Amino acid sequence: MLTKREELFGGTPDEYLSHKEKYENSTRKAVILFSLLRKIQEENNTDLTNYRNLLSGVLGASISQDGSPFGLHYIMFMPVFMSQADEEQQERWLHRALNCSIIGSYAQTELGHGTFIRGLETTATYDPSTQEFVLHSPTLTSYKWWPGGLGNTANYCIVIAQLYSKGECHGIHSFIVQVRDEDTHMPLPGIKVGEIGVKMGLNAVNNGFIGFENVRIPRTNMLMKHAKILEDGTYVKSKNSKLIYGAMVFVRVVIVFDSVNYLAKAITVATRYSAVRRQSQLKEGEPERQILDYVTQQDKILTAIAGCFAMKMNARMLWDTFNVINDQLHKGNMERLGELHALACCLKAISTSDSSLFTARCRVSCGGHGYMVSSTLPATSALTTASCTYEGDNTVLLLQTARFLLKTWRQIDTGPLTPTVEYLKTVSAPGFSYKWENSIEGIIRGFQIVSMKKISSCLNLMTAKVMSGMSQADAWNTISIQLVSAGESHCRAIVISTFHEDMSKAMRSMSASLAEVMGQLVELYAVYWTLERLGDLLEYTSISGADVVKLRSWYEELLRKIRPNAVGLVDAFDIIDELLQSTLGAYDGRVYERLMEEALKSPLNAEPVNQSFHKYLKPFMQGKL
Ligand SMILES: CCCCC/C=C\C/C=C\C/C=C\CC/C=C/C(=O)SCCNC(=O)CCNC(=O)[C@H](O)C(C)(C)COP(=O)(O)OP(=O)(O)OC[C@H]1O[C@@H](n2cnc3c(N)ncnc32)[C@H](O)[C@@H]1OP(=O)(O)O
Ligand SMILES: Cc1cc2nc3c(=O)[nH]c(=O)nc-3n(C[C@H](O)[C@H](O)[C@H](O)COP(=O)(O)OP(=O)(O)OC[C@H]3O[C@@H](n4cnc5c(N)ncnc54)[C@H](O)[C@@H]3O)c2cc1C
Repeated sequence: MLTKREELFGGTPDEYLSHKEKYENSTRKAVILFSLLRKIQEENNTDLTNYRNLLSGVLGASISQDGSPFGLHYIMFMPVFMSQADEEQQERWLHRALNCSIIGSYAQTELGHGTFIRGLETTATYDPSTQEFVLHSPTLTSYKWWPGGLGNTANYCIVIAQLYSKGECHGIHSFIVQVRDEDTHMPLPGIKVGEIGVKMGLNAVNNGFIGFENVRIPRTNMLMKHAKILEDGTYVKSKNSKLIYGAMVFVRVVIVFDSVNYLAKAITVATRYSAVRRQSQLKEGEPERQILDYVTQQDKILTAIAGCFAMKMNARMLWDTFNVINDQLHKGNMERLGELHALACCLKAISTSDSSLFTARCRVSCGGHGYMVSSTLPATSALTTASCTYEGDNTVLLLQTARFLLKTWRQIDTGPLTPTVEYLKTVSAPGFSYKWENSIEGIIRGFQIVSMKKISSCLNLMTAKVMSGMSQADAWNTISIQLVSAGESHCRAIVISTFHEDMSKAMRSMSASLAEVMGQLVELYAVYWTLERLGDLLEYTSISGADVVKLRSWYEELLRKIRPNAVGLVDAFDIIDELLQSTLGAYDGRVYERLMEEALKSPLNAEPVNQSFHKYLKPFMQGKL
């Protein structure tokens, strides 16, 4: 009798399973895992705070690097329900979703549209004679494409469609739609549903497509917490049309936490391997050195560790900010919705792009063995690059942040600013003077000035172009590279200052030795990004060549200081081997034995001579083909 652990982590490695077997195996594992999680869920209420903890358990424990077919049920189907269904609808559906007696997905993206959601083509036309909506996919490009779990797993999904009533289009709204029979799992009439095929990664998420041929759903299947359709077809507007986007904000907040989890796995593997791997001699006749002793290796890995700690603290700040503003939204105060959206956009973009960048660095820092699937680094790299796209393409999200920043800058003199942008007032105040200094505070100030000056410059450029006769839209597009850069600079200023402030608070309750190491990580992160963004700092601050020379020495000194604690820092993530799933990163450091153990699991090693020798090779080598 297999133990739960053996059931979850034993068997043929996923990499040797077919696409279909991989899905079936991940569904088998998901059922075991989510039965356990369901017990946790039954003990907790379903408010967002508990829910996020449950969700991070789901994500953290999504035992396959390829994700899980239940992921979207937790990541979007339920959060959207909690934020957009009215009380009657929550009463009717939410407990069934929470105990997984129904499995849902979230169908927004279509073959033809992912970013521009106002351009979605799926229609939901209200028929007052039957008090139903008619869901329809008018074109191939209107087919929903990507929804996780929709291929073969989900029997319900939330569909985002253009709402028509009394001949008028009211824009996109959310609808809950049953897609498969709850007993037979057969697709319901008028529904064409399937799986989209093999992807770069996340191949257990079971992303699917769905098309509707005049499918009728009751009026009460429109999620009506915000906007409504009355029985006679009268449309009742939402207090704020952007509240329908609320779930995307929540998921972007979750993704920031998630990007930290993925990066933590990658740097745990790369750091431990770099301590085990010995290669080359520093001095003739000496034993080969641990590759972690090479400063170039420290440059790749220690900065990633610092980045992981930095983003973890920023994820917490974002979550706290989300909760504060979400409470205000529930009370009808929309004042900070735009700020929350802008903050979630830039932090999701920067956390995922940093995670993708540093994970790719971890992969190459492990040489050939880092290219083995059994190292888990290729799959983690595929995961992090996906996160730069899902829940909003990073470029598009940084443009959203830039849009908010320009709007803020236009109003800079009309009153107080909201917390995440009040630095703009400080560094632009008359009489404010600043001389670059090589200190954390000096670096933070420098990034804030860069951000402010980029935003100001973008607005001046836009104004000049419009004054010269260019349309607002063309002017926006023409300078969009600079707008993205302004969004990134704003975010980097927030990340460094949050890391410094929150870590400084945390250090007060640490031992002196631990506080010293944490302080070194904050400095490493700040100095690293200063050196990475020298161009901006040279353009907008008084940093000098002499300052840069000292910064480089400071950086190298920090790498030297942090090196002895590198393994201890990643051990602190405490990722068990079963979740790490890495021949290079296992806690016992038996890298070579594990690489060989995994290799021998290859089906190609089951017999000494593969059948292709007799069928193809031998006749070929004998000139018979
Ligand atoms: C268990 C194992 C799990 C396995 C998986 C493993 C790990 C996964 C972990 C997490 C995964 C998470 C998700 C995976 C699944 C993925 C799901 C999806 O991808 S769902 C689809 C997501 N799609 C998007 O994000 C689309 C992006 N596009 C948009 O958001 C909008 O179209 C865009 C770009 C904002 C433009 O919209 P538009 O209406 O044209 O906006 P404007 O630019 O015109 O601005 C209008 C005003 O609206 C405000 N706005 C826009 N968006 C929002 C928002 N979200 N919230 C609040 N306000 C918003 C904007 O600020 C403008 O306001 P002003 O006019 O400036 O005041
Ligand atoms: C692994 C994965 C899981 C997913 N799961 C789901 C899911 O469960 N449900 C769901 O609904 N969707 C899901 N998606 C879809 C995802 O939300 C979209 O892929 C994403 O929103 C980007 O849209 P797109 O793919 O159409 O890219 P596009 O928007 O076509 O972007 C392509 C390029 O065009 C650029 N671009 C687009 N618009 C602009 C603009 N206005 N200004 C400047 N540049 C622009 C982008 O920057 C990008 O470089 C998933 C995607 C992935 C990869």
